[in-house]
Amino acid sequence: MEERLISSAADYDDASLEYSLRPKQLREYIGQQKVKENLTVFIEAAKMRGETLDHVLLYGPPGLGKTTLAAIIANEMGVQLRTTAGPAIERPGDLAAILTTLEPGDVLFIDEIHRLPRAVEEVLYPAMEDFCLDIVIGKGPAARSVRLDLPPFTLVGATTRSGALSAPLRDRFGVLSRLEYYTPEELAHIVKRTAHIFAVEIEEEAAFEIARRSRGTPRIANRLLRRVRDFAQVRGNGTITFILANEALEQLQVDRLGLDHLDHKLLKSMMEKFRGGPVGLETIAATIGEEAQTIEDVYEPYLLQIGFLQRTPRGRIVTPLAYNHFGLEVPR
Ligand SMILES: Nc1ncnc2c1ncn2[C@@H]1O[C@H](COP(=O)(O)OP(=O)(O)OP(=O)(O)O)[C@@H](O)[C@H]1O
Repeated sequence: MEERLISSAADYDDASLEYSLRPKQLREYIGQQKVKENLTVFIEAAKMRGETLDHVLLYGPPGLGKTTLAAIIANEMGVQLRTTAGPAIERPGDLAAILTTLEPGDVLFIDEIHRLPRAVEEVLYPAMEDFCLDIVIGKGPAARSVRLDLPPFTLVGATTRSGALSAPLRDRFGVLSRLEYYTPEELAHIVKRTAHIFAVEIEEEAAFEIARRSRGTPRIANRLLRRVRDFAQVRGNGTITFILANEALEQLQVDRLGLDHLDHKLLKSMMEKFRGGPVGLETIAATIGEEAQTIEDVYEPYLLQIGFLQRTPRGRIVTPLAYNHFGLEVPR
């Protein structure tokens, strides 16, 4: 059975486990140094003034810890976290229902905020700016607008595509933080921390091997660690050794750069069927039977980052680096 190593949404089966793995404080949060330094100052300043923190927009590829960071912000501010997602809020009334139940200072986390319907966004503007809601009651000539005061709150929005956010919404965030892919050293740190929580022994080199194959993403590092731990339990004596980690990762079809089955399928079909491109996103999606948006949000960012793909106005191109990785000759 082919296992998906990355997904655009969190693994809900593992929700409680994920929760226990999540760092609760900024100083426990590994990497993202700039983001952390800035947030530390903004949180400290807001607390000194006795104010709520300004609205924060977190953007970057999936699995880099945006949800974790939102929970840390609430925790550091000493307030409650309320969580929802763009696609879950269909009508202005849905958002009003959430906003009117907030306690003063609460953090409202909206994941995939770029997917909020426009009508909902418009309700959000005055809520973010003046902590109030303009609600229209009644219909036709009898309709009137009522203004409702809200408690001050902090909106933390997360998105994989900041470009898809409307300018008026983006402008209403006081703090914009871009999360970057993690270095292998940082990921090895995360792997060792998670192994410690699982109470499983792991060799330093094994942690690095998992880190190197996690495409810069903590969510993948933790998932690979869980699978490798299974191999260590069944085929070894429980300790995750370098040799065992390597064998398990081969078995899981994660190559030495962390590319999985779908990355291979994507790159190979571009090389074999389209001589490396340029190919349009929709064509690639149709060829490999995957949604264009998943390719764009989940797979492509890492392939662009490691220089295997390039975006051009005429479509995507596979680079010579990718040909080398597969031991193939670059077509003339
Ligand atoms: N900087 C970090 N330090 C330690 N662990 C981390 C860090 N970032 C993420 N993790 C861990 O990685 C896992 C995935 O993170 P998380 O689920 O928060 O990603 P996410 O926020 O859902 O991703 P997204 O960015 O798509 O919202 C969690 O178990 C979390 O504990």
